[in-house]
Amino acid sequence: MRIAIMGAGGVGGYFGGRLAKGGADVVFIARGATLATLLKDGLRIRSQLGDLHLPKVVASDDARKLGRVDLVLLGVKLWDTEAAARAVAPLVSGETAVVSFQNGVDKDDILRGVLGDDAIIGGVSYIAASIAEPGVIAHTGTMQRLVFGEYDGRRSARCQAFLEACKRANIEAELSGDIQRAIWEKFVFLVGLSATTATMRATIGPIRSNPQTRAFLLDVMREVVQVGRARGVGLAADYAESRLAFCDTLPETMTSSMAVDMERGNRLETPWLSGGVVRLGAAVGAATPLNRAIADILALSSEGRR
Ligand SMILES: NC(=O)C1=CN([C@@H]2O[C@H](COP(=O)(O)OP(=O)(O)OC[C@H]3O[C@@H](n4cnc5c(N)ncnc54)[C@H](OP(=O)(O)O)[C@@H]3O)[C@@H](O)[C@H]2O)C=CC1
Ligand SMILES: CC(C)(CO)C(=O)C(=O)O
Repeated sequence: MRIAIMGAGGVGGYFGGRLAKGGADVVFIARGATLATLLKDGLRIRSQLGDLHLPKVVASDDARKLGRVDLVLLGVKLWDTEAAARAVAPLVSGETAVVSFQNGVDKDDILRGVLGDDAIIGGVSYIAASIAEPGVIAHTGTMQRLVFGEYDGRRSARCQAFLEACKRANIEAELSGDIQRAIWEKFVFLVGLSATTATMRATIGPIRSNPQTRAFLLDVMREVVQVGRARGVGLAADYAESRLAFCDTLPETMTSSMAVDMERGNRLETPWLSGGVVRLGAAVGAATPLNRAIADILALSSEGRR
């Protein structure tokens, strides 16, 4: 399977590297220092599951130079989604699939607007990974899971081919018959974890142990569930409670990619996470005061310090 990775950062670099090691023909669309390093030194992953160095990788900042691919995997931050979609458009024709493993629930609407309905497969990723330096990905912990599927629930040939490529790469992967719900399920947990870790400057351990911050985490997630249900997503009424129980199983030191970005002075995805909950809630008349407070508190940091 020939796979193009758009964005060789935490998500794209990690899964792209593993897929290549597993035998897929992987090419990277990268830019700046990342592109220069990929071309000179290749891609490195540091991980408890085993370090990886791919000394030679195919990479370019111009998708037109990469030829035909079966699947495009998108791993850019949410503010780059539309530009990334335009940049990969030359790769997309016929049966080519495009799957975004970004967070958020409206990324695929943006992709559809540029690339059309047929190309888009829904996707969601569970991993903690970040750019240690350009071309070097640091994977924290051992979680590395992908869930994906056609929006109409079909077990299409292209989804099955990608599932096989993931299996050969030892990536935990699942083909979902209800990908929209799977994306919202991750969103509930992610919004809660990002909101609390970024505003409280703490990891999940202390947040879940303190009764006051624990209740806050639960109420933030409850708002997301209410918005999703009001929009017709099949989330159980007590889904936030089950995500809180899931939070109890996480390592004490677990944090969110948004909290890592906050620490590094990077731009934040808040406008699409808690900010997205407020926007989507307003459209269906669901009250989201906690997520509004989170988005307001983080507004001054949202553009980053640099
Ligand atoms: N990191 C994680 O653990 C997880 C992240 N996610 C989600 O995945 C998405 C990606 O996050 P993450 O991997 O952390 O992001 P990173 O910032 O680590 O990586 C994104 C990469 O994409 C590159 N990029 C952006 N636009 C282009 C472009 N037009 N051409 C070439 N390269 C481009 C960036 O380059 P540059 O540096 O030059 O901007 C950067 O190298 C986010 O939505 C995030 O919420 C989901 C699960 C876990
Ligand atoms: C919570 C986590 C690490 C799970 O994948 C994540 O998606 C993020 O922080 O962006």
